[in-house]
Amino acid sequence: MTRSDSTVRPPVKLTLLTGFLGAGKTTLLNRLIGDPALADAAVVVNEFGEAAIDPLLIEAVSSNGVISLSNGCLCCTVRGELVDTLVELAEGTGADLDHALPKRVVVETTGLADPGPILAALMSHPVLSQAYALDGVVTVVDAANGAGTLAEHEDSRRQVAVADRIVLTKSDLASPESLAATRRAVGRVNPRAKIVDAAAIEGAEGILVGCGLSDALSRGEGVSAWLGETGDAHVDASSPGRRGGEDGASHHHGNHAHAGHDHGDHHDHDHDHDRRHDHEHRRDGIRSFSLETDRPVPFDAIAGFLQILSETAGKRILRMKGVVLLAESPGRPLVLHGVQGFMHPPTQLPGWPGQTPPMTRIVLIGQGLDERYARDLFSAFTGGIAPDAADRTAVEANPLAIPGVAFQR
Ligand SMILES: Nc1nc2c(ncn2[C@@H]2O[C@H](COP(=O)(O)OP(=O)(O)OP(=O)(O)O)[C@@H](O)[C@H]2O)c(=O)[nH]1
Repeated sequence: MTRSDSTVRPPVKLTLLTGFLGAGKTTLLNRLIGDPALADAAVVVNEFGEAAIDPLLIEAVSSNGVISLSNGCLCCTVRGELVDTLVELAEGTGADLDHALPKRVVVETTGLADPGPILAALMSHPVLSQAYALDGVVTVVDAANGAGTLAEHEDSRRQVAVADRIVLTKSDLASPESLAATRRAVGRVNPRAKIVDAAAIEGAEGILVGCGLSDALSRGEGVSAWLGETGDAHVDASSPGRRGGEDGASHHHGNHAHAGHDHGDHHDHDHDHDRRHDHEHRRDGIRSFSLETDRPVPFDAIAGFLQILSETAGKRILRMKGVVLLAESPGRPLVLHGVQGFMHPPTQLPGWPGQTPPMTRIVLIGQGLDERYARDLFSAFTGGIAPDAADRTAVEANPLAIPGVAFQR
């Protein structure tokens, strides 16, 4: 087998490590890089500016060492270089890559990077989308100054918004008040992500490793944990060790049973609920909500929904995750991953994990994303009742709908 025969290998798990300037990403990587969970990992570090300093600070303990990209900001000029490097890593090509193929890759972004375009590249690139599986987006937040940074910098809010896991650093420097304020601020921007304190966890597992769906399932946590729907999202984010913002209840329905619900009422309730609770993070329109139905959905219908949503509102989708109860194979949930209108090639689980009710749940994290429009579109494709219109004509009449795109069913 040639090393470039990436199609037959299981995808390499990739962690995107992000966080604002000086939040502590490099320090954290340096601490964890020798951990067995990161054995055979490659670390790709992007630096903003002329000199690549971080790679010098990271001890090259992993067998693959540290690959530095130093020609600018990862979210613009270096994206091509990052993509090339990741392709070379996956294919085992490239001048400096005479080593075993990595089992895992950690990409540390510059503190000013918007993770969105990087995620989009991972999901849309023909080689990368096959060769890599996103383990998760890990966002480092300085516990001492996080609230202030989030208030001041949209980049920081976007980094937090798309995170699967928030890692608080510098808790040794933070007063209880600033720690609580940081937790609240994080919870307002992203009520779904699990918040962990870097100082409280020994190894890389639980910090850099284990955010993905397969990890959640192997821990017996079910799909809800991956989607950020565990029941404790309703608690105040200031409670140490808990997750979710004080307005966390506004963004999803926890792990409630939905069988037998009237989904029209259900959506209305959700709108009202959101209006009551939405506040601070709407300053830049960053918010999340879930689309749910317990009706089995034909593949064509979900494909049509995703196509129109990405064509009409793709740029406003910071992140999408979901599981679909397919009409064609109801026993095998379809797993969705998307960003900015790009979808990762969908995969199917062998079955519904224990305690996961077989139903479609799609979490959308958007910026300026019209929730009513997304809900109406979803309802039109999945046979639900849209709040203001009886059927898919509500969407066909929507000026945002793409002319000439036919509904599949
Ligand atoms: N006391 C304390 N200092 C920390 C901690 N984590 C990081 N620092 C310090 O914070 C500063 C910035 O840390 P870095 O790891 O370089 O931060 P970064 O996120 O990689 O920074 P950029 O590369 O600029 O985006 C350094 O002086 C670190 O020593 C921590 O948990 N406690």
